[in-house]
Amino acid sequence: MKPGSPESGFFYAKKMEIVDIKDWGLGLSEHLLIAGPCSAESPEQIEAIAKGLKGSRVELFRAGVWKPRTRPGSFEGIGEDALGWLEIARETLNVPVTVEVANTEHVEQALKAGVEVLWIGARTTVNPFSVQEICEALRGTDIPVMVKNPINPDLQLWLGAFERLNKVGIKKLAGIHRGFSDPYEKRYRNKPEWSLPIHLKRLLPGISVICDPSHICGTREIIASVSQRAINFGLDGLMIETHHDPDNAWSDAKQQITPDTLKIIYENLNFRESIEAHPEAISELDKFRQKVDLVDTQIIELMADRFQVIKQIGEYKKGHNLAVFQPSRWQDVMESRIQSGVNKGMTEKFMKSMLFAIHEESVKIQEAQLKEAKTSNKV
Ligand SMILES: C=C(O[C@@H]1C=C(C(=O)O)C=C[C@H]1O)C(=O)O
Repeated sequence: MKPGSPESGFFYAKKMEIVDIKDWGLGLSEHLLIAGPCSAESPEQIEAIAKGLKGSRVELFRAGVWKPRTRPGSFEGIGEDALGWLEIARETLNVPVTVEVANTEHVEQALKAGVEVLWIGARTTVNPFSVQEICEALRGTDIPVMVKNPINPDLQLWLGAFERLNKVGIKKLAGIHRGFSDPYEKRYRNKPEWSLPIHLKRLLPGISVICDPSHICGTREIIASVSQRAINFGLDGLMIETHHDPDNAWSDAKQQITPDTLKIIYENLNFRESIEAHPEAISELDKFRQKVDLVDTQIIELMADRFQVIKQIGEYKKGHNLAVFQPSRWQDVMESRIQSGVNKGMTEKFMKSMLFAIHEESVKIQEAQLKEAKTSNKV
């Protein structure tokens, strides 16, 4: 099976026509900045935030109207009435607006109110029934839809939502990386997994992925650094929750920032130059890249050699009925290799994850050998 073929599943996505954010007809540009409150609370609140955002780079105003809360009893959004208040933001800032939709009723009301862009939340992306319901309500329209990653780091599920939307004719699509739920994670509210948006962009050429640092961070202090990381990883914009009085916000108070803070964060972001605009850099980098290619080839050859020896050990274990996993040997391998790697300037974290991946593969190979022995014994 060829990697990247339909049979390999994980790395495969059907070709789909995707309209670039710049061509959504809404005046949105590269490095899209989306800002606005977690929830629309009152017309006065929308006005205060929109006025505060004047002079910022905001191109799309966000506001939650229906809020999916973890437990009942918290503020669940104003609902349809708040859709009318968004006109204040449109007029004040001369920008389109976006809201989250989670079912047919939301879609119908948002479309009726002239909302320009919709987004599907992480708790909805996770459920194909809900995504399909939204798709049916959108059939026949060409409204842009942004899809947040599902709460668990499941690329297939995220991809599935885009495929469903595309099937009903929605081509103006973008992703939003808002991090993933992890009960052991202490630093972030939702841990970022930068490799996922990168995979998504590779699978769906032309898709833009926006980062939502507010939901990744959960606390305003680290929004600036996560925003910069998103830019460093090549994400296409930021969606940052903004409130004129964050501490008294009705939802997500800790993670919202004032419009003034947003301006400061945005001004201090370092947007790197796109390499396509620098042909001389490509040829300069090519010199190093040839070396990288060579080293990678050597790594692969050495890795293949290691797995050959692993197979010989596997044969021995098969002949002597020995367990595949050998904890004390593995402990020694880990400790000595981590130490060697650290001595050479690599991080312990990197060494550990690389060694775990290698060990997992070794164990898999030997397990297959032992399984083979068992089945052939039966015959
Ligand atoms: C290769 C072996 O089998 C397993 C794989 C190991 C490895 O990849 O280095 C180490 C110990 C075992 O858990 C072995 O027993 O030496």
